[in-house]
Amino acid sequence: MSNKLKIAIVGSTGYGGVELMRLLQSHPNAEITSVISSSSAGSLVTDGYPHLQGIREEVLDDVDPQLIKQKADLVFLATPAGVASKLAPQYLAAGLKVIDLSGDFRIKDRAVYEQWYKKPAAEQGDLDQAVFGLAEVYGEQVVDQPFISNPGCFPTATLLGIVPALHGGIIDHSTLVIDAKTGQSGAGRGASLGTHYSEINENFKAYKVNQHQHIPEIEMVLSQVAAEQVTVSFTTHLVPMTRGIMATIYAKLTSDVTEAELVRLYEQYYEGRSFVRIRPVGQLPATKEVWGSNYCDIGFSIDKRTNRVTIISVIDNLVKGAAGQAIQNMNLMMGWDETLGLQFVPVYP
Ligand SMILES: NC(=O)C1=CN([C@@H]2O[C@H](COP(=O)(O)OP(=O)(O)OC[C@H]3O[C@@H](n4cnc5c(N)ncnc54)[C@H](OP(=O)(O)O)[C@@H]3O)[C@@H](O)[C@H]2O)C=CC1
Ligand SMILES: CC(=O)N[C@@H](CCC(=O)OP(=O)(O)O)C(=O)O
Repeated sequence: MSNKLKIAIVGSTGYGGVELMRLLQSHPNAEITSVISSSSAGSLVTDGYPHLQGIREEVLDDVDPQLIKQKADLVFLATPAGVASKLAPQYLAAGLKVIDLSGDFRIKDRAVYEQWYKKPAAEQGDLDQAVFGLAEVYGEQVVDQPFISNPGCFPTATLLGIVPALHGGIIDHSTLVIDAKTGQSGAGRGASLGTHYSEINENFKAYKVNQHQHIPEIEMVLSQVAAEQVTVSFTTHLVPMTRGIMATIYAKLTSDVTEAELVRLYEQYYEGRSFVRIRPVGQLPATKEVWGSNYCDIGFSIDKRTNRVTIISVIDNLVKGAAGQAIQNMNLMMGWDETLGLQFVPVYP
């Protein structure tokens, strides 16, 4: 019998779930033992994803915690907001480790969650147990924990782009403006009026302006780093591409730094962290340069005329923004090297 960590995936018929299946296929210490669907239990994984023929031939299981506990040690929840708040406590009570990819356990203040997500929040006791898994910022806090709340895709790109500058005291946080762009897979597999082909193709649009549910998550972390309340302007745009997020971040500088000094500051902050790559002076990252990988690439330009810095941060929303970061958190939970099973070269071109 294999002594690999046994993994169950709830929401396996969605994009986050199928990306977990792709990435975990080559993990040296973990194996998928249960793929779960609330609506299609009993049917084949390949009914929904024929590209997995010969790779994942199993039948989809039901969400039942006792059934999952018989088959697995750790469960990934890749379900829409409002589902994990109910399922995660049941899985934890059954003795499973849990990593939730949704927003249900990120915001610790129940009233704030309900204001932005327009859904009932998880119980406070469960929220208090869940560790926010942005490993590059919260480091050791993530290690050995049984319950991780995986950061959102936009917050991952945005926070990794801002935190070192804020921590280093070189930007005025009251001037922060974040202009974010995402590919369409961020909306999940279910088609909707706003995301189907003829609405998106040859189009570029802003959405959820000043109302995006990731605003409180970004402000929560930035306020912790700054040790005072931080508020940001944050606008999301839908781009006609499948994967990728670019966060373009603007802020006033508070000191006379050069781009070379910024590069050094960020390299020092992320020292020992494999998945954040700081671009050399004069080079800015593009989404294709991280496509299919767990990297977050960051570059800078300083405008001496306005005394503003422009920071560009890119990720693949389904990898570093979801499944890849979740596996990184699993590695840390288990005391393994965070890069295990995640050393993919980006797909290019
Ligand atoms: N797509 C992305 O880039 C990112 C997504 N996320 C978050 O990850 C989560 C999953 O996203 P994504 O995979 O894109 O979404 P999808 O809509 O593609 O998939 C979600 C899956 O959840 C399952 N589901 C729905 N309702 C329930 C329920 N009541 N109980 C159990 N399972 C349910 C569905 O499968 P079934 O009906 O078979 O059970 C569905 O396939 C979301 O919370 C999302 O916000 C986070 C970062 C990035
Ligand atoms: C294109 C698109 O619609 N993207 C989604 C991504 C958010 C997401 O994945 O949700 P959580 O991280 O909150 O779970 C959005 O902007 O709402």
